Amino acid sequence: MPRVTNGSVDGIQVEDVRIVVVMVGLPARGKSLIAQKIVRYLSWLSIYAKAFNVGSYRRQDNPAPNAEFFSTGNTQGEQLRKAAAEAAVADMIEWFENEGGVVAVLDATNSTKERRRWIAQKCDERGYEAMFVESVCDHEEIILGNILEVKTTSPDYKDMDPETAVLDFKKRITHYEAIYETITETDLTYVKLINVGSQVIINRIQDYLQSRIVYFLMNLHIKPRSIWLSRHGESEFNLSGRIGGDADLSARGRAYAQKLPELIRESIGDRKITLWTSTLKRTIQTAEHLPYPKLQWKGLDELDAGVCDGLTYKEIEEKYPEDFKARDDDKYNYRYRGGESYRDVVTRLEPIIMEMERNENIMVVTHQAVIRCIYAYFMNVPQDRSPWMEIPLHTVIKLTPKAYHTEEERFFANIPAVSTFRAKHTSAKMEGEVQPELVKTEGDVQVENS
Ligand SMILES: O=P(O)(O)OC[C@H]1O[C@@](CO)(OP(=O)(O)O)[C@@H](O)[C@@H]1O
Repeated sequence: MPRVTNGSVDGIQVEDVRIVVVMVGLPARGKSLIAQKIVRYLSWLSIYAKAFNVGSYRRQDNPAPNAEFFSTGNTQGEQLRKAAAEAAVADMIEWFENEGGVVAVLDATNSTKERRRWIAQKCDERGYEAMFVESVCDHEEIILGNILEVKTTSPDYKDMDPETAVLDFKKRITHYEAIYETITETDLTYVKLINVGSQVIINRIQDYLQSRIVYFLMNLHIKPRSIWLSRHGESEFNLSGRIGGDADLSARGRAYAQKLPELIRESIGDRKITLWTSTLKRTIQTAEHLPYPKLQWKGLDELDAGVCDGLTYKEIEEKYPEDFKARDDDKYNYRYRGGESYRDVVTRLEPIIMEMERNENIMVVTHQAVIRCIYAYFMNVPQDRSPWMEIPLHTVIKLTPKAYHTEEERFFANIPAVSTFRAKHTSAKMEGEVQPELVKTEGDVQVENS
């Protein structure tokens, strides 16, 4: 788990700040989804964040109550729900105090002023900043979509037949509607998200980290979409095992560029798509035959290898043995002399990730290290693993964000290419000059779920 706590994290000032993001909203308004997205985004930026879902505390004693448990007349139900909230808050405090937590997300309906006042007081007592995030949604279609999602994913309904589950859940919503109070407490810090992506109301945002969370929330939308990621085709530098540079594509790299439109045609269909490349020749040449509007981003350029740019791994190991080892020991944080680390790449990718959240269908043609960072964001890959992931050449990765996971498909062009992957602690010297072997790519589409 990424854990940079207090201090300055890549330009994000989190000194001594502890924030409790308190979700507010009726059931089926996407609160848990928003909570998870906040945690994933902050973790990717190395800000230690965790969601506390009150429902899972309640389930410890009441695994599958029916809708009546949530009715206002049910005092025992009310007490048990309050006890679950208290247990979640107690764990959250423990996490802040003993584990160095920075942002907690309290995921529950928190639907009354009284409950919110109680949470605000708890936070005040300990010097935590409470930031309420209310999800208001009146789009019947979206609510129904969420109800269906809950019915299939919530442990509350795991043994119930689907139709009964939907009816019960709708009844539960009615009970909450009877007591629900939208946020009007102007002394609180809050963000009101109305029909995710269409209107945002903010009140009393206090500091930089809070404003980053607000900015992230403002860019979210829940329209269905996919993201296609591809490395550039094999380059002349890839062939000779050299890193960095601005080389042209090899003959096989050009063949990949030729084949790319056909490889993704069916998967894209008639969707409107924008294509992003880096400013380096190998990505621009790879995108050449794709018939979509194109945008070049400097921020998508490959990790800058500084003084090692243009060298092979073997040459780096010979010239800079300590650096070579240091990079293997902590690849995420190692910064090339005069160049960048993976952590630096994540920082410069942040505005690009924001744009990805804001946009719909996008294809990105970029580089090995950059794809690892983007992939890590969508698939929640921890920092010790992300720089070591294999991202082969001549392969398109399609990511489709779903409510609680991201679906992944891979399309293989079936055009051989060198492998640029070097495993941890393998000496480039021992292997002789890096002689990337040919990787055989498969013709089939492989589908995986996260
Ligand atoms: O972090 P490592 O595993 O070295 O991977 C990054 C390297 O990948 C390479 C290829 O070896 O990227 P690219 O996709 O741009 O060709 C190098 O240019 C770059 O330094």
